[in-house]
Amino acid sequence: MPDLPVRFDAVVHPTARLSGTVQAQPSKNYTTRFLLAAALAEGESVVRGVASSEDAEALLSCLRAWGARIELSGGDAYVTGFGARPSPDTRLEVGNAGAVARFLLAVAALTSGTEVVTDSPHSLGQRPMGDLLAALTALGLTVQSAAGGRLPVTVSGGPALGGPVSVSAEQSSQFLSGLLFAAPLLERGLDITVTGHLRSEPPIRQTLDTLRRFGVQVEAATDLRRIRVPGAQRYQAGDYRVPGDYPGSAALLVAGAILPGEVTVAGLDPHDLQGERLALDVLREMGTDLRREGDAVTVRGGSPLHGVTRDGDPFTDAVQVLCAAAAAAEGCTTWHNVATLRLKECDRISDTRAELLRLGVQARETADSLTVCGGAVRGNVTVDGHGDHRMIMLLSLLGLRASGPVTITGAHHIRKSYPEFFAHLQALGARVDVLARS
Ligand SMILES: O=C(O)C1=C[C@@H](OP(=O)(O)O)[C@@H](O)[C@H](O)C1
Ligand SMILES: C=C(OP(=O)(O)O)C(=O)O
Repeated sequence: MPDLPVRFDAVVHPTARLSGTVQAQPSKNYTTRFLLAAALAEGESVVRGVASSEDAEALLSCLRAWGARIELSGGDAYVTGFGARPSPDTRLEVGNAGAVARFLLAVAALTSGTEVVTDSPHSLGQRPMGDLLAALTALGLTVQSAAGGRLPVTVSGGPALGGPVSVSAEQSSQFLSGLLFAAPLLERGLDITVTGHLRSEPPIRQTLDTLRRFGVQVEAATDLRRIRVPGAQRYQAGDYRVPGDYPGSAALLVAGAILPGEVTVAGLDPHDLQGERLALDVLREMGTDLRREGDAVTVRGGSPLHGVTRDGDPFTDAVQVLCAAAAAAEGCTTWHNVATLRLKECDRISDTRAELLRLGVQARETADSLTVCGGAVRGNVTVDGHGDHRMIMLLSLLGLRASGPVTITGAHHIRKSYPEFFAHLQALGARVDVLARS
């Protein structure tokens, strides 16, 4: 796909069939984790196959601002870390990246005078930070924030000594993950008690996996309610490879499931901890002909799909694209326990329902669930991408099956996690036009 305009709408045309093989893009969540851990190590690490997305670029810029030396070459990042001492009095511009914002706010406990700002006041600027700020305050840090504990936030008074601390994982697992990244480099470490309804468990396990791969000792209770990290440890510099991304790949596999043809996504580790690996089980349960050979997953489209009822929290970043499979299925699908979807780049329950209704797809919501029923998708419609990369993926998939072209506004926000998404869809046979916008 030729170079895309800075800002654009996308017009997705109805498509008869899709076929081909695409290499999974690098995992967003592991790119975030491995780059941060490498920066917290002293010495030089190589992080191979990092994502090249807006969130990754925001993190690289922040880590460099804190004193890491990072060279990118051939898709790999050569990182000389700042260890336990990020530079003081530093402004970190996190873009619209939620995990980056939360992780760096917590790591700011290692230094003093860190200001975290966003360029997306209507998206990341609306997302909660309060539970993390409460934990940082309890650790003796001075925290100043915008109204309601939102960005911009300044953290001063570090380095914190560490010790016992509680944090809620009710609104986001990222607060806990952030504290875990800081913990080993605090003199007394952290003895964390997790409060509230624990959500997004898989990313927490990805964080624990990352710490252990970087040689950090962690003792976590089976239910993750209590996690102890001894202090005065070091992250081990080394050679690390980012695995394939399941949330973005789920979009391509859903595309393959809802149209005739055969779509293969390669580079998906069958033992990966990413929760969105479960999207493959959900597609199978809906009736998809889905097979795996090693790290390649193949979907043969066209078989009739039926609705399912599932707890969507374990695969939170695939719920939206799975709504496109639900819209192609017989009967209705309900995702339960997905209240945190309201706290992401947009309100992924109400805004998703609104766009589905605009496309003639039946959808209902409760405080913590979303129901989508199968049926025809109305074309020749313009829908709102809500500045949300995963909403844009969903709307694109619905456009593939619509009765006419579907125009998605603000489609350039796809770059947050998956700049190649439209190119990958086209490589599989979809027709996508790009309308430059000022
Ligand atoms: O830890 C992470 O990398 C993430 C955790 C999840 O967020 P929540 O924990 O807020 O659900 C997920 O939605 C996000 O894309 C990335
Ligand atoms: C919510 C997401 O990311 P983040 O929380 O990092 O903004 C996402 O990737 O869907």
